[in-house]
Amino acid sequence: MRKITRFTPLLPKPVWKLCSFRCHTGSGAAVQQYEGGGEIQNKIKKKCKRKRPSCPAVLDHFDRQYGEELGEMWTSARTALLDPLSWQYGVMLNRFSVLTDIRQKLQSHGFSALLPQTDSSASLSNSSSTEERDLMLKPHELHHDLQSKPSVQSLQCYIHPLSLRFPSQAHRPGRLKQYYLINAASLLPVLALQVRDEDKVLDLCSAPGGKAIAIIQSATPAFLCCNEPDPHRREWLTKTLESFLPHFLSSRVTVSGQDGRLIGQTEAGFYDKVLVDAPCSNDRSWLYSSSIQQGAQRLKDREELPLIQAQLLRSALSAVRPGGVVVYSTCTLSSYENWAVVEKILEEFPQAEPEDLLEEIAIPLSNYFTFSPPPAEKHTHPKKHQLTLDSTRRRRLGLLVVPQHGKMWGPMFVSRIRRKQ
Ligand SMILES: C[S@@+](CC[C@H](N)C(=O)[O-])C[C@H]1O[C@@H](n2cnc3c(N)ncnc32)[C@H](O)[C@@H]1O
Repeated sequence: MRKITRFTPLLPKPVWKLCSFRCHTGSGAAVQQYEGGGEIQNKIKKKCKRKRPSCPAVLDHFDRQYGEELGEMWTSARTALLDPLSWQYGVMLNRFSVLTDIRQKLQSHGFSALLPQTDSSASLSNSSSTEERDLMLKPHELHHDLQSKPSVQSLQCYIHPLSLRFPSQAHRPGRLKQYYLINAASLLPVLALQVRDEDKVLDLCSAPGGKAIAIIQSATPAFLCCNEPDPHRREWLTKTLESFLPHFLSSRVTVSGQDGRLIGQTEAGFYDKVLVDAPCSNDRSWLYSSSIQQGAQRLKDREELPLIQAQLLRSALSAVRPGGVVVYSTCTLSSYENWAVVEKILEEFPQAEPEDLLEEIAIPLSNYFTFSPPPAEKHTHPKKHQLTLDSTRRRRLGLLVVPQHGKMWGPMFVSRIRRKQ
């Protein structure tokens, strides 16, 4: 088993302090009970009226930047992001728990599966008896089940057309949680990663762990390293993993606390797949910065982010083996943190090649997500990062999910880069 590395601060200013995060995954908005049909909507509306107002400085900054980059699409994205009902959560099921009752409740309240369901993923839960419903499956039974179906693609997420929210599940000692609440767009980087059984996987920026949970739902890697340098967030990550993973997987999943920018040197060429879900300007939460001072500080810190993101992506490309894959993702609309970062790194790595996700992800999922066309030509970043590529090539560099009325998921940028053999 791989050694878990302890975190040691290696840089004068820890980069995770540069930005505060309120990730798409898990926490945040008011929790609503799913019983009670129309009453739920009323409760949600009442809660939403009490939500705090947006931060004018951040909104003004976004208006200027995104107005230029996204044009008309920003007008509708802005409306969506400012609508408290746009805080939607998908329900990602935990294949290691008994799911029959949850599936039935979700379906009876109008939730439906986001991803095509395989017979085998349904059978893991449908085979259970009534008595079993509240019990956790025993680890050896699960192990047997997974071993007999090595290629199960069991990542399952239920979504609702309205802003209906399932309650988050409290910790139950001795039992695994049945589901994780997640912005459905957060699943796209994991789908793009195409994790297969027995892959060696690195989740470079892992806390609070939503995508790590999604990875382990998709396949059974030989090894998944979840890396997070911030001690508090790492603790949160560890708890999340404990709540969702059965014991028999504990030898395959480790938590480490390294500065992700250095892993490319210390573990060069070790991994088959690396996810870089980079620290970024989290547009959704930044819009609701708690004070003008906080908003202003975030906008100042924002200028440093493309540099850190490029360092992380560079490190990931060194950590992946020839033929392996790196997925880079953010939850911001900013082209400087998205296309520009990927473009810059590709210039440095002639052995890396971007892969077009249009047919694999954008077209099949276009009923649920709005993907933006690439931004217009030549914007100059305050720190002189320039975007120079034409729009066709830029589309090849990544997909951007833009929240829109009726398709509120995102923002999320996803890019897949393969290291040539
Ligand atoms: C967008 S969040 C990751 C969300 C997570 N992937 C999920 O799905 O739950 C980015 C994370 O990167 C971490 N981070 C910041 N600087 C880092 C660095 N130098 N190396 C690795 N991770 C870093 C932050 O502390 C933060 O937890």
